[in-house]
Amino acid sequence: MLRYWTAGESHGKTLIALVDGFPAGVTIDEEAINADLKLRQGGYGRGGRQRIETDKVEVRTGVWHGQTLGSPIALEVVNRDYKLERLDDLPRPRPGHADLTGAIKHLGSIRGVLERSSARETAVRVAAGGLAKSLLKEFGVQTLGYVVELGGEVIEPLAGSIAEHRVLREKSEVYSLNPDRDAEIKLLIDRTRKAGDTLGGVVEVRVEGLPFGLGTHAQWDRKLDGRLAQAVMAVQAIKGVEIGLGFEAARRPGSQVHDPIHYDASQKQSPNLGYTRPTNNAGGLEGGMTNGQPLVVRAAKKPISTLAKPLASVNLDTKEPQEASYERSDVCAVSAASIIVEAVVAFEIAAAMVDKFGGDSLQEMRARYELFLKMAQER
Ligand SMILES: Cc1cc2nc3c(=O)[nH]c(=O)nc-3n(C[C@H](O)[C@H](O)[C@H](O)COP(=O)(O)O)c2cc1C
Ligand SMILES: C=C(O[C@@H]1CC(C(=O)O)=C[C@@H](OP(=O)(O)O)[C@H]1O)C(=O)O
Repeated sequence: MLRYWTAGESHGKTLIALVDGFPAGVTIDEEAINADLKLRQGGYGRGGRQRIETDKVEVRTGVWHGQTLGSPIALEVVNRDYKLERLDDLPRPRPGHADLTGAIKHLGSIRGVLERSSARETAVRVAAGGLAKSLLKEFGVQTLGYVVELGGEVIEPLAGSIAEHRVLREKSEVYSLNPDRDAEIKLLIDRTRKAGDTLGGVVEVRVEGLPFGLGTHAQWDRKLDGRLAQAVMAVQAIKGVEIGLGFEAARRPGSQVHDPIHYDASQKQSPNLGYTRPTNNAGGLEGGMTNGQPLVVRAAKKPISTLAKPLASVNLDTKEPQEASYERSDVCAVSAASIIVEAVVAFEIAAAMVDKFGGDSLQEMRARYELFLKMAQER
């Protein structure tokens, strides 16, 4: 079973992801992980913190001569803005953040809650996702996260392959697949910043090259749609998850939702085994299992809760009405969220690959993967 946990505070010494159950014999692409970490720090609308940090992954355990050993892997990202010991409590909880509820739940301080609820923690979730991508690459599986809506503005992707889309995302400062819309979106973010307000949006993740049968129909907690939804919803500020058509499927008749099944023998060797679908409204999942089509997951991110023009709150000591606390903050982190959601999706896909093809070594996984493809082609 492939899984991970994280540890670390936003302004503490360091952040750790402990990845357990990762197969032996995988070459880790540290450069690719660092490229994702850099992207996660970027995107138009980020606050002052990102000018302090330069996130780099340190692979602390579980690797020998650049290859995984099959033992637990500790990934570290050190905080430059370490100052926790010098920080005071925050007096007034911010509506939308974990402050009020966490302080009451733990009978403690707001500081003690915000330090861990902060999305700073997602740096090591992206590192763990990057590790997962090193495994997925061995099976030709590619992932890409991008922004499809920001502050209510829909940004339709330009047409293209996943490789072309990667190039478009690199060109866009908001990480959309339509860089021509950047100027207008950046203006919207600038205006929002000036007004002391914040913005949310919608991100999409596409995964290509998936074999049939990851996940299962047989038990609720191993259905891949369920696992993906949990992983994505557990990213800070994500409030909705859709697969394929998502909520739109509820509004259409079945004939305009379900993807007809065709067969094209010339595609027998590809991941779809020759079973082509003229549409992909299911977003690559049927019955909790991958169906040989690209996976499409969308997530809705709410606006940042710390407002420069704060909302009404209460001083927890005096119980007097006061504005919420403000130190510094992002204005919009939807672009960063596209990288984070891509990472958590990649990790769940890698976990499902390990479940299906065995997790002791890449060598064994590959042999079982090839055998499965051969048997499925002959079915
Ligand atoms: C990449 C990213 C950056 C974020 N930056 C901030 C921020 O600067 N200020 C803030 O108040 N919330 C920020 N958030 C959102 C909070 O972490 C989140 O709203 C909070 O932990 C409460 O959790 P919930 O929104 O999931 O209920 C960010 C979220 C993400 C994904
Ligand atoms: C540090 C990161 O995001 C932080 C997430 C965050 C929050 O409340 O979630 C609050 C801000 O932190 P600070 O108060 O130090 O400015 C963001 O910068 C990061 O993504 O690396």
